Amino acid sequence: MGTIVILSNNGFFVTPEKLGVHSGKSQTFGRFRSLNCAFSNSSFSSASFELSRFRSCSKSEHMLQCKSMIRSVISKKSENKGTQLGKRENVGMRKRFSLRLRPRLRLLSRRLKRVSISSFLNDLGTFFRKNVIGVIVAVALGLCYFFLFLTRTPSPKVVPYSDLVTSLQSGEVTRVMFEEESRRIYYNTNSWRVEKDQISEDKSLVNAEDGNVVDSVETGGIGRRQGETVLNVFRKLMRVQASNPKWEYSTRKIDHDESYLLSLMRDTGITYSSAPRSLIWLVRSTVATVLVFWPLPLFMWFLRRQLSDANSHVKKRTSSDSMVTFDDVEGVDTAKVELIEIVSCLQGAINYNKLGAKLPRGVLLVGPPGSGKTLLARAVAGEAGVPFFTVSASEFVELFVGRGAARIRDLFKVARKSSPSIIFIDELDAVGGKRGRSFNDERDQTLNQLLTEMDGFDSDMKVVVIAATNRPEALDPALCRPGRFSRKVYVGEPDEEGRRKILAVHLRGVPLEEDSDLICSLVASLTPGFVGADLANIVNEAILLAARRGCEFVSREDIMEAIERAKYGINDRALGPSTISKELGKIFPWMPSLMGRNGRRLDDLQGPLGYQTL
Ligand SMILES: Nc1ncnc2c1ncn2[C@@H]1O[C@H](COP(=O)(O)OP(=O)(O)OP(=O)(O)O)[C@@H](O)[C@H]1O
Repeated sequence: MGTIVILSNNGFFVTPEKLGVHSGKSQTFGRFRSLNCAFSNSSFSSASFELSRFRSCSKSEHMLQCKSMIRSVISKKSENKGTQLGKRENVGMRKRFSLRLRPRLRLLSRRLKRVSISSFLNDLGTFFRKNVIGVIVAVALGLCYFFLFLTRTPSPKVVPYSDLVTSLQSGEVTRVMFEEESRRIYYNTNSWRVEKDQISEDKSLVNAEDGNVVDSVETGGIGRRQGETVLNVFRKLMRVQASNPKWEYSTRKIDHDESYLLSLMRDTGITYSSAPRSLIWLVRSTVATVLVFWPLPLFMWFLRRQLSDANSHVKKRTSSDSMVTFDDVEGVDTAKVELIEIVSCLQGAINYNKLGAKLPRGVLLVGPPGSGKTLLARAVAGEAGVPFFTVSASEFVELFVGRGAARIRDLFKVARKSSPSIIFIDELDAVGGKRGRSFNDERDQTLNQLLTEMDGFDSDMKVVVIAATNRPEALDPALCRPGRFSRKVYVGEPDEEGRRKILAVHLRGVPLEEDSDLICSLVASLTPGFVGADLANIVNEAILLAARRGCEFVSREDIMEAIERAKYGINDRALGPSTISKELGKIFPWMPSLMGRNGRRLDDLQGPLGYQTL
């Protein structure tokens, strides 16, 4: 079976079978239009007619007839326009390009439409407002560079003083100028004039070729002539500046030799004069100095800020205004007992000295995140009634070597002065990690300083250091040896009773629809593995949900949804009720009997806990 090949407008070869398949309206239109392009003389309808004939040919397998038809069409076309084929190819190529380009252009225009000028200007304004100083500095620096670029002049050749004397003696010097307030002497020679003349000749030639009338270099004029564009004038300015040094040579004068020089010049009849330094030169040198030294004030400011921060942070944290007491911390009874003992020692309630005991210098609170380590430390501060210095260990991590150590020194100095006092270091692992594991000298120095300070307490100096960490295994062993953080207190996950007590603490002022004890017991039973921070979060979420509903009381549903959110995340609603009901089923085995298979209640009865949404 023969094949008819039709060149479509986008360069694909289409068989009649394909044509048969593509019978959709738009595709048919596309193919017909292609044909119309190929036979531009025939009209759209005639082209479609031709195409239908091709299709019928392929179906009836009268291939020879079809071939002859194509040949006749082509020969007819070639008769009509002999050179049309090449042109058509070009047109096809152009069309192909336009077809590829068109969607891209459309996309671009759509994007451009979305970018409105006003929003762009708004963004720009916001950016400028946010970075005012940066923008001002950038603009100022840019202007400085532009000024230097505009006023640049080629400097004369620097020669030894003896060259000037020799040139004067040989009569080569044409003009001399002494610069006032400096020792510089500028002079020109005969050869300079020749070069200058050549340059001016070259310039006039170049300008004649351009067709522009430009002042000669000789006159030094750079004004705009009639018919000249601003760009040309700018170019001219640049060219003149680049190639027209006013003086050929410069040298430094030797002290007490002026009289000899002057007599020499008078004898040879050379023109000499003196002039002050040009204003441009002064401005240029000032601007250049600014450009070279502008980072210095920035660096000084940065350094000053670092130093002032380092000295002020101890003062900032001296106030013990936190009103947390041991009653606010629940579920961590063992840790509480240990810390209460230390508070009692600090307050003098327990006379540990009588039996020859020493006050522990350091207490390390260890436990998972959110278990209440920081809260315990704050409770110590609230109960002890002594100055309490709290600091996060990451604040000792400094850019400059030695700054962290200095901060530790300052902290302990102030704490010692206000003895009895407590220092609390949160996230101790930030500086207390094992030494020698990295090339970070700064961190090692800070840790060394901490170790030294903890050794440096007198036995009767009542300063206790409490530190908290989630990663005790990462700490340097030297920190944990007796005499430093000798007392390690584990603040773990609370048990069910602990969770109930913690919830009671956080539900203290919350208006509940139901009995608080019942809610606490229910939530405590549903949240194994939760720490204090999780429970605090559940209570807060429940209050937010109630507020969202516009209610004045927190209902059981709010609390249950808050638990769902804490457990499964906010978006995972599909998991919600069934999962919770499964869990409730585990805890209260009689509960599923009151529910259908899919967790929905079969009757309108309330469950024993009155939780209806399950
Ligand atoms: N035992 C607890 N009793 C009452 N509230 C608690 C308890 N534990 C945690 N919370 C609540 O969780 C919040 C965060 O706890 P805290 O900052 O003390 O945890 P942390 O153990 O120091 O965590 P991290 O190790 O991440 O610093 C507290 O402000 C408090 O509201």
